Amino acid sequence: MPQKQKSEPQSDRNPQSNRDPKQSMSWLLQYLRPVKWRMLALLLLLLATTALQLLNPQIVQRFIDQATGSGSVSGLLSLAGLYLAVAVLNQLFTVSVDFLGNDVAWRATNQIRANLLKHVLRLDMRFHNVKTPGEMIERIDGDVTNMSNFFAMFIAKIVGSFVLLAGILGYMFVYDWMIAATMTAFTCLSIGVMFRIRDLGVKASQSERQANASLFGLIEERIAGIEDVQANGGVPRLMNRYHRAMRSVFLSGRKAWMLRVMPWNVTVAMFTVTVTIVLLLSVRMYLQGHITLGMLFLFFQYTQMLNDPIEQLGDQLQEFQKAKSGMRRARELLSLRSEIADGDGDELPPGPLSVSFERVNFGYGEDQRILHDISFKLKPGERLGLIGRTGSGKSSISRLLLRLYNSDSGVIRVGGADIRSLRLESLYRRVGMVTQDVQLFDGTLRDNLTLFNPRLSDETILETTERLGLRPWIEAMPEGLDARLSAGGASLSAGEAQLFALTRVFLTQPSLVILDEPSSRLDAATEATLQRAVDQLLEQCTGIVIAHRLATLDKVDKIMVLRQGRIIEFGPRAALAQDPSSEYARLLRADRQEELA
Ligand SMILES: Nc1ncnc2c1ncn2[C@@H]1O[C@H](COP(=O)(O)OP(=O)(O)OP(=O)(O)O)[C@@H](O)[C@H]1O
Repeated sequence: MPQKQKSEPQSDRNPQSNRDPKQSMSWLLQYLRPVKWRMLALLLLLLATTALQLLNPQIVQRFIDQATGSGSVSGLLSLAGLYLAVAVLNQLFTVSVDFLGNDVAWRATNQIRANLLKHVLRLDMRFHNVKTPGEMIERIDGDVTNMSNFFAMFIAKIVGSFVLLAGILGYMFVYDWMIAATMTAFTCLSIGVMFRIRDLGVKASQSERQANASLFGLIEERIAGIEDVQANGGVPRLMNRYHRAMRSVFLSGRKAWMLRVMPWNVTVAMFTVTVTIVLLLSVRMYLQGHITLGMLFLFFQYTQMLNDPIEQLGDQLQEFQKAKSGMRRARELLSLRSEIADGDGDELPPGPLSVSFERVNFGYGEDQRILHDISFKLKPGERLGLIGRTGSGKSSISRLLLRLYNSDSGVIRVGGADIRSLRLESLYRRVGMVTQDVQLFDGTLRDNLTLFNPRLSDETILETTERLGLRPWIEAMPEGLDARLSAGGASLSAGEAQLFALTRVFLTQPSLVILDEPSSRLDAATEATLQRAVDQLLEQCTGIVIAHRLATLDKVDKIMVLRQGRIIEFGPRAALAQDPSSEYARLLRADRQEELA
């Protein structure tokens, strides 16, 4: 009975973990811990600026009282000097707070970005098949950027705001309990309102982030496929889809913004009422002679200053909402588990590796089976030619062999070991693949050939390219191996790209190599060069060559013919070629007729 290995849908994996506040806290703390001393310094600096903020109105109060009373000019000048010194110091502290805040934010969020990228790179192909690169960029960078302000300032500003509020209210209580009570009532009410409706915007912010991610996905997809889009006159239709995606960003963004600013609007209304009451009470006290003009100014100034920390709390709540939605999405991504679980086996025999498929079944989705009951064996060093019509499942076999997907049932062995028991790194170190699409990375020719492996010397690279006939091409470039290539592959012709990919695999000295349509894009001369290189490579290792053109398979030992995901023929090439009733012989005849025609 075949056993099912597919796990549950990705989005349902671990759904509870994101909602547990304790886990959220510990998740957050792991990123804050490395920057804790910097955060402490940030907090101390903020407390210092808060103290200076409280001090300045008192200097002005004394200045007014001395100016309206019998103060000396020298006394007034020293108060003005003190005011200036405090203002300059305050500015210096503010700049330092900004610097340190950004420093903390980058350090903490870069670690999250790195963790997300590492995690996403390990997720299986079923996940990547349904995600566009643009969406992934938005999730790895955009969502995390939303958290950066939170990391930079949240704790420090919240504490700073409360200290400033306590300072103002404490001072006021010493002078007049009625004014102090009015201010306290306003403060408590404002904070209460904000806390009650603080979560209002989280869901909407999350939808806004999702709409943004989809928009970026769409843009990336269009740019990546620009040739096809232009050649097929698809620009107007694509613009239409783009406008629809933009509309969704606009609508969700507007809703999220309105919900986020609502707490702030409520406090502004309450603040206006409070300022009016405090002014009325202070003016009455001044007229009755209980306080000086300077004190009236001080009360008014402190009331004005109440708004800053409350506004600050509101801003930080907004940042918190944005950060919370970013955090939820980041944790959601991190909680996804790859279907491809790493094994712990390292042991593979030296030299070329044997391959065996034992009753393997596979489908990309739950409902459609692509490969049916595939069983075959290759001895170490044997070469297999895999043929079959388009869509018969040839590439799917190679994807299973590389563990880009898990089979639904059956066992695949490489070098005698079940590939599920092997560490992925050990598997990839020994198995190489040349696909139809060659991916180039932004870097030098050397980086691209060695895949950024500094241990491969230039001599090894040049010796390998010599064998492949690529050396004249490299030498024709003014910078040789230092020539820069651009990502995507635009800087190489299709044929060059395939020779290039073969060199790349050559350099890894694989023990098993899969060549997926190696000569599909080459002219006759280049194909001959490539064929020689392929023969050389296959001398050192076991090989599976997927080909539409039978001429490519002249040197293979065995042939497998696939039809609709089933093996309809498997055996030694020479024997099958000589057996007129075999499918391979029939295909050879058809091939020859085509050539003659
Ligand atoms: N990522 C995927 N998701 C869903 N279905 C897929 C995916 N890749 C391939 N298929 C389907 O699996 C079947 C086999 O595809 P596969 O690429 O293995 O065929 P192939 O024989 O290599 O074809 P070709 O000769 O055109 O490269 C096809 O019907 C294809 O539509």
